[in-house]
Amino acid sequence: MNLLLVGTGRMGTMLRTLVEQEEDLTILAAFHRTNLSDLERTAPPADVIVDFSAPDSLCAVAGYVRRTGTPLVSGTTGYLPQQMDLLRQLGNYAPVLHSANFSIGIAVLRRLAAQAAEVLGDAFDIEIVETHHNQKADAPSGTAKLLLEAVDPGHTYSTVYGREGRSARRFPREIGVHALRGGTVAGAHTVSFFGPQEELHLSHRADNRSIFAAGALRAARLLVSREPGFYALEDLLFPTPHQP
Ligand SMILES: NC(=O)C1=CN([C@@H]2O[C@H](COP(=O)(O)OP(=O)(O)OC[C@H]3O[C@@H](n4cnc5c(N)ncnc54)[C@H](OP(=O)(O)O)[C@@H]3O)[C@@H](O)[C@H]2O)C=CC1
Ligand SMILES: O=C(O)C1=N[C@H](C(=O)O)C[C@H](O)C1
Repeated sequence: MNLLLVGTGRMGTMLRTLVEQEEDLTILAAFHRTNLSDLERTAPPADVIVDFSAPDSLCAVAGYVRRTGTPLVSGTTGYLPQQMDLLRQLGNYAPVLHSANFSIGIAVLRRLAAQAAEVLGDAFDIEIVETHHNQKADAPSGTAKLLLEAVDPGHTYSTVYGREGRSARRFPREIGVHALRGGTVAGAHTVSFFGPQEELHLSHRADNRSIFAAGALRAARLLVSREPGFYALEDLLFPTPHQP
């Protein structure tokens, strides 16, 4: 499989390391801030384009996908809602997968958190805490937003980002989302349910960002044979059985 990479930072470097260990994978070209316009204008079609960069590169990536129909695996986080809409629309041109987290553990955590919220949501207070390395650009993490969506799919709670001040008491039907930054943490997420005299904490911790890169390459292999459309990681990892 021939790949294009967008982003040559921590994740781009990790992807390159893993690709070099796979005989059937080749990186045709890699793009970052200074050569991004080449992607939009002249880069040839590839089997898949894998984007771990920054929201500002989306225009060039979208231009490339529209021009060539190349499948897109996107792991970039921090998109605005209108940028997420643009990504979804790209599904009209090619198979497009966006996930804020490519680890299998987080895919399972999302399901567990959703189940717990269904049972406990009315009686327990829900809080989400995420921890990342001190160079991370966006907060809260894309994964924290995925977990928020999992516990509140109907958007019936209000979200509180951090707490500060003299009138910061918790109200019912709030979900607190809190971001910690420090050191080299690859990514840690906890969804907590605080009830009367009991607590439930569902946690995931990534030891190394190689799990995200490996997950993205696994997803790329699954995506390339799909029809154009916008896919979630779960669509590829846990496809629903065909109904006769
Ligand atoms: N979905 C997942 O599982 C994961 C997602 N991520 C996400 O991936 C993204 C990248 O993370 P990481 O590698 O740690 O970040 P880095 O800061 O290490 O690298 C970012 C890369 O994006 C490039 N870039 C930044 N701004 C632009 C721009 N305006 N146009 C084009 N390229 C740009 C940088 O280029 P230059 O070098 O020229 O500055 C750099 O190559 C983040 O959004 C992060 O949240 C991270 C881990 C896992
Ligand atoms: O920037 C990172 O490092 C990570 N970003 C993703 C996110 O925002 O959720 C995924 C992972 O936790 C690492």
